[in-house]
Amino acid sequence: MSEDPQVENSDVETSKVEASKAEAPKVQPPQVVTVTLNPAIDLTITLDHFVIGTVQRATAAVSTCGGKGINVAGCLADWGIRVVATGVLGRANDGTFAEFFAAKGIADRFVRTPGETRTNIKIADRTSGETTDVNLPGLRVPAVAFDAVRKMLMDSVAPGRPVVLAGSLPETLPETAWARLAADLRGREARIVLDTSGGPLAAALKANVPIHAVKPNHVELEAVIGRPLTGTGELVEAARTLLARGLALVVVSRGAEGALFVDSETALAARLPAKAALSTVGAGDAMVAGIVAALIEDAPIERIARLSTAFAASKLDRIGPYLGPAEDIERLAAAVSVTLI
Ligand SMILES: Nc1ncnc2c1ncn2[C@@H]1O[C@H](COP(=O)(O)OP(=O)(O)OP(=O)(O)O)[C@@H](O)[C@H]1O
Ligand SMILES: O=P(O)(O)OC[C@@]1(O)O[C@H](CO)[C@@H](O)[C@@H]1O
Repeated sequence: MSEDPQVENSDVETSKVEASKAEAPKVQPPQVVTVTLNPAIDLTITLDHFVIGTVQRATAAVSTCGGKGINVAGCLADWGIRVVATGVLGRANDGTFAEFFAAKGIADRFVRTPGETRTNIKIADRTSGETTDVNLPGLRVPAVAFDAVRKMLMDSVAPGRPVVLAGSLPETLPETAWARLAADLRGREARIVLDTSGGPLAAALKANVPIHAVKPNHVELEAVIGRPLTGTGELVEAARTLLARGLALVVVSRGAEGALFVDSETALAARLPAKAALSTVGAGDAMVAGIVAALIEDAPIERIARLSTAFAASKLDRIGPYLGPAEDIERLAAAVSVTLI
C-alpha cells in the first residue's frame, strides 16, 4: 500500500502533533472512497468503419486504466476531489495503475493478488460513433483478498462522505459481495452510490442495506425490474419502485438521450445535445462522478442533474477517465436542458 498523506490516521497524526505543533501538516480525510472489485485495462481500438467478420485496420489503439470505480475516481480527481481508490488488482501488471493513481493524486489502497488484471477490448467506430465492448471475466479473487478490501474500506471511509461501489464482480465472489460491503458500512453514515448490474444489483437492492443512490442504464433497469420499459413514464415509474426500497436517488442513464433523475419529490429529465463520442466507454462512470461531486456540495437535484450530465459530456471527448477543465464543465452544466416530468 502506498503512503497516503491525504488519509487521516489518528496515531500518526498524534505523534506528529507532539513532535512539533507548529509544523504539523493539516491532514484532510478523503472526500470519496471508490471500490472496484473487477478493474480492467481498457484497450480502445479505433476503426473508421467497424464491419463484423472482415479484416480491419485500426487507426489507433490506446490503453487506459479502467473499471467503473477507477473511472469514477479518475474523473473526481480531475475535478479536484480527494479520492481513495480500493479494490483488487493483479500484482503482475499493477504498475500501470500505480502510475495512473500517482499522476492523478489518487490514494492507492488496492489490495494486490497474484495474476494479471484483465484487459477489456473497446472497439470505437468513427462512422457510427458507437463503441462495442468485449469485457473479459477478470481475476480469480480469493476470499482473503475480498476480506482485505472490506477492512481497507472500513479504515478509509469518513462519516457523511460518499462511497462508490462500482462494476461487475469477479466470478469467484458471491453476487452478494456489494451488499456485504454496504452492510459493513451500516452505521458509518456513508452515502453509498452503487453502480452495478444484473445479479449483484438485484442482491444489493434486496438486502436491507443503506444505499443512497444507484445509476442503472435503461437495459440494467429493465433487468432489475424484470420487464421491458418503454418511454420516460415507465422508466420514472420503475425508478420510483427502486426508491421505495429505501434509496434517496435513482438516476437512469439513456446514452445520447440523456438521463432521468428521480428522488422522492421530483423527477427530472436532463440532456445535452447528442454528439459523436471519441469513446462512449465510461460516460456512465463520469456521470456517477458528477453525482458524487454534487453530493459533496449537498446540492439539490437540479444541480446533480446538471453537473453529472456535464461530466459525462466532457468525458465523451476523451479516451479513458479524464475530464476537461472545470470552467468548461460549469459552462456545459449551465447549458444542460432540464425538464420537470
Ligand atoms: N452520444 C452521446 N451524446 C451526448 N451525451 C451522451 C452520449 N452518450 C452518453 N451520453 C451521456 O452520458 C450519460 C451516460 O451514458 P450511458 O447511458 O451510455 O451510460 P452507461 O451505459 O452507464 O455507460 P458505461 O457503462 O460505458 O459507463 C448519458 O446519460 C448522457 O448524459
Ligand atoms: O465488466 P464491468 O465491471 O461491468 O465493466 C467494466 C468496464 O466496461 O466498465 C468501464 C466502463 O464503464 C470500463 O472501464 C470497463 O472496461
